[in-house]
Amino acid sequence: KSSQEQVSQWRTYVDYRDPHNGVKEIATELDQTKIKIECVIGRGRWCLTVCRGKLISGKTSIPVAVKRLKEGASLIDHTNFLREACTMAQFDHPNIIQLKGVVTKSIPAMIITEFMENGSLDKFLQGKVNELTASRLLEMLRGIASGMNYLSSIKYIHRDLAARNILVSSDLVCKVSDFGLSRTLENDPQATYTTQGGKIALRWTAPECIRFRQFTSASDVWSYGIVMWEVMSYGEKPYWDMSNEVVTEVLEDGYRLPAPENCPVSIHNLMLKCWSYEAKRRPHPIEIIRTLDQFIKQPNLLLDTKSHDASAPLLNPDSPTSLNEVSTLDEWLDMVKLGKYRRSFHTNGINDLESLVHIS
Ligand SMILES: CCOCCCNC(=O)c1c(N)n(-c2ccccc2Cl)c2nc3ccccc3nc12
Repeated sequence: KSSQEQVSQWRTYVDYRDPHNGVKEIATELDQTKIKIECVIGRGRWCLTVCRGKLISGKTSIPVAVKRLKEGASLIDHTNFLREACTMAQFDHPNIIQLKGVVTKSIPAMIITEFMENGSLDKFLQGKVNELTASRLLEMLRGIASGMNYLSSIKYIHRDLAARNILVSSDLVCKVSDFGLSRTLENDPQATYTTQGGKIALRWTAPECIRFRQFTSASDVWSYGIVMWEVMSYGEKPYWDMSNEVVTEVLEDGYRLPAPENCPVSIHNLMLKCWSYEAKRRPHPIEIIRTLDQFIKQPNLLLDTKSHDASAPLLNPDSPTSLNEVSTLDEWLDMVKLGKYRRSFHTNGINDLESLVHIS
């Protein structure tokens, strides 16, 4: 189909929402002459560009971000574009990126949102290592938790909560972004294909989603725990350079990310709760908000910061933490993450802690 035919087909799809048909308009149709594009700030797929611009309303203008779908985009691209706009138009929360309106009656089609001066959270933090106070980091986490709680309250499952999908405003308010499921799963550079053919960002995804594609608000809470770790480690990559296969394996063995440097134990404990293997044992977003509010109001609760032990790559909260708490060789092997060498210890006659002590 020519792009003209595609657009007319697509606009048929759009016009059903025309206010003259008596149907409530989902998103505000903006006059494209009121949108001044200033510069390109990002690119999606070949037909998608994101620009910084100004939305003129009367004598004033506000800075906006404009996602543009160029001529020649496929019907699928148009549909996904419209789906993202329709999804965002239904949200109204200070920690969810705000849609200002859409342009659908002229080409290029546009999604216009508020402009988030400090960009994506992961990159923002990477540029501020050790420059933000603990209470500032907690305020940011509290905002994200509030946004997540709002999405959970309207039964919206995000499926790709990650610091790269959080945007930061000029006054450091964090807003959940990147709606439009297929855009999230298709174009997220961190997303890879699972063995069943699905596409997910494995390091941020709960085990039940990887195994059974069971996405719920509780699996969003798992991802939120990873976002907590990203924030407290100033944008470090979760599980560093471990391969996806090893990440899956160690998670199944009960291992979890350790506390980032200078991260209070109580904050790391909250992360560990979000990473409960069983979805029903993870905290509800409202509990996360309450816990963070306590730490923000009473910073003395956070004084239990432990020194960061860089040598312990991952920890297993359910396993013993020191030699005097292990009674068998197998427990010791699990504690020091050498479980996979169990066989070679046995073939070399090391079958118990006694024989282990003699070689150390
Ligand atoms: C370092 C300063 O950076 C400021 C960047 C401000 N960006 C925004 O406000 C954006 C913003 N509001 N969006 C956005 C989010 C959801 C829906 C539509 C849009 Cl345009 C963006 N989508 C993007 C997609 C790819 C690359 C960059 C992008 N930047 C923004």
